[in-house]
Amino acid sequence: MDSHSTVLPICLTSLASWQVYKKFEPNSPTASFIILMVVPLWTFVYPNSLSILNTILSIPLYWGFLLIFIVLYRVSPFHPLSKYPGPISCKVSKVWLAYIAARGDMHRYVKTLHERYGDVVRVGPNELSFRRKDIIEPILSNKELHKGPYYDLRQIAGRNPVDGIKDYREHAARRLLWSRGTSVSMTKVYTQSLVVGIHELLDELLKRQDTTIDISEWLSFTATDFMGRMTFSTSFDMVKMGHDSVGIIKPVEEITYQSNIIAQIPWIIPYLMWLPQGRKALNQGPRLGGDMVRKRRSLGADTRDLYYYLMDEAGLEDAKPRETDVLSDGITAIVAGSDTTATVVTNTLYYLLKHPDVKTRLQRDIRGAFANSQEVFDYTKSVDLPFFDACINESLRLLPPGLTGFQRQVDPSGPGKMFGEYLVPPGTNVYAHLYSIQRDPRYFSPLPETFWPDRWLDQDTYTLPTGENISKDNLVLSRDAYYPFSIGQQGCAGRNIALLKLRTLLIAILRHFDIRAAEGDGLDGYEEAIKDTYVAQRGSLYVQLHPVAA
Ligand code: HEM
Repeated sequence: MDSHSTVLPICLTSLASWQVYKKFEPNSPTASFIILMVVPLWTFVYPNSLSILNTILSIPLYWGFLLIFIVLYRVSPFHPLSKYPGPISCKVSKVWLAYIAARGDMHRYVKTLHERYGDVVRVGPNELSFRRKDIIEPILSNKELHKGPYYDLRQIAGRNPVDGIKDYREHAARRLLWSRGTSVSMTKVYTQSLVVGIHELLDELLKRQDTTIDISEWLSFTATDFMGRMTFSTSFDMVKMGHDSVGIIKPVEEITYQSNIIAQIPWIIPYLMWLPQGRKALNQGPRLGGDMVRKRRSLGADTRDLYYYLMDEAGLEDAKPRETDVLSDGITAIVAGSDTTATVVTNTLYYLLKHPDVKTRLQRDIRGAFANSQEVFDYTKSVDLPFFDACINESLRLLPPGLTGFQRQVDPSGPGKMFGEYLVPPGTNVYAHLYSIQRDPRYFSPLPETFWPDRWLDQDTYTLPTGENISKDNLVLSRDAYYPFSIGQQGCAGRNIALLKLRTLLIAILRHFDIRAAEGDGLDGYEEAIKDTYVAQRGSLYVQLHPVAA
């Protein structure tokens, strides 16, 4: 091969292709095939006509040059995000974050990056993470910022769940249906099915008193049963049967884990769809959802559940919602509403077991408030329990289910956007890093990393867990840096329901049982074992429950 006559045209071809790639960032398999395979073949007709062998060899050379141009540009001072600090591995490719996602510790990794590089870090070639409370709202509550490419995975194969909709108007129309189905008045309706589920749980726990059980697992069963009842008026009977009777909990965990990796590099999605495993994973949700919708339809149009509102059975809208959209949203409700709540309740129990003084105080409060009541739960009463709410807030502060936060994208065709003093170029993906912000000593102090619920109480002096007293002036509590349900129009659609569920479950367990960690429970490793898979995935929490007189 004449090296001069071959290498130069290949290098120039790569340079031209890289320019096209940089400007248009084509993702489709056809465009990628043309750029990666067809373009280098032009050297066939190059005047010095290469031999077939040389042409074949020239293809990897072309790819090599292309890769070098891409990498050099991303780390060069010419890149629009060059002034933002970050590790070189993040600047070069999102494949690195996909690897971090596979490890399951994205929340801790990004927090460490913020500690090293400051309030803004370049976490991907085209992505910034912020650790500033004044930047939460501009990112999450801003109509100009749509959901970023992280959410592309939710809208494949005709699926269109509310949490994948990027267009603000379309999203607002869908959220209206959700708002009707999750309003405070509907919360009261759902309380009835929740109480049924709580009775079932208490019965089963009573049967297993003083034996070691994985409370984390029982909470998953209860939360999932409830979401089935609330969404489709169908119970999966997981609590009664003592196992995952429909086989959804593990598969959903696996899909969420895999999706969180894939969502870092969404260009890979079309290729995965060629694989039988990819298509199988994609069909699992609709299959289960389809079964539930069929069952639900047989109950008629008058049953008041979430489906009733998502389907607009009352006929309040001009056009009937598409059934595929309702199916997508129904699956979202089960997925978004089950494990999130079970995780918060399990985490809170974990913190109480780690802090027995807090547990004793909380149990005293709860048992006192319900001393004369035979009811499992009286929703209105819980508002009079400020220390209880403080414990929930503190648990959600330290371990919110959505640990990393929620990607948004600066309009690619706009002029860019100011976040605080930072000018962020068009097309950049941005995060307000929840796990870092909610543990930042500037916003929660003293003891930002410690479970200390008292910080949420309004009083003149505070006693720290160390026994030291501090005055109100020495306490920092930034409620505007606390956003476990996210904020704005795309924040949690099920917040009312979530609070109802987790309050009810905690009250029921703490009122009726003394809870203690089982021997060799692994309490110490619990927090470290939590995986960030967009939502937190927790492990087991082994406990023993001893019933107390009502
Ligand atoms: C403690 C429990 C929960 C927490 C901490 C929580 C938190 C969140 C957060 C942070 C988001 C925004 C995610 C994003 O922007 O990517 C969200 C969205 C959502 N949540 Fe929850 N959630 C909880 C329980 C629930 C429940 C019980 C339901 C169902 C009734 C639910 C339904 C939804 C839906 C449908 C969305 C998507 C909203 C949209 O995109 O418009 N969540 N949740």
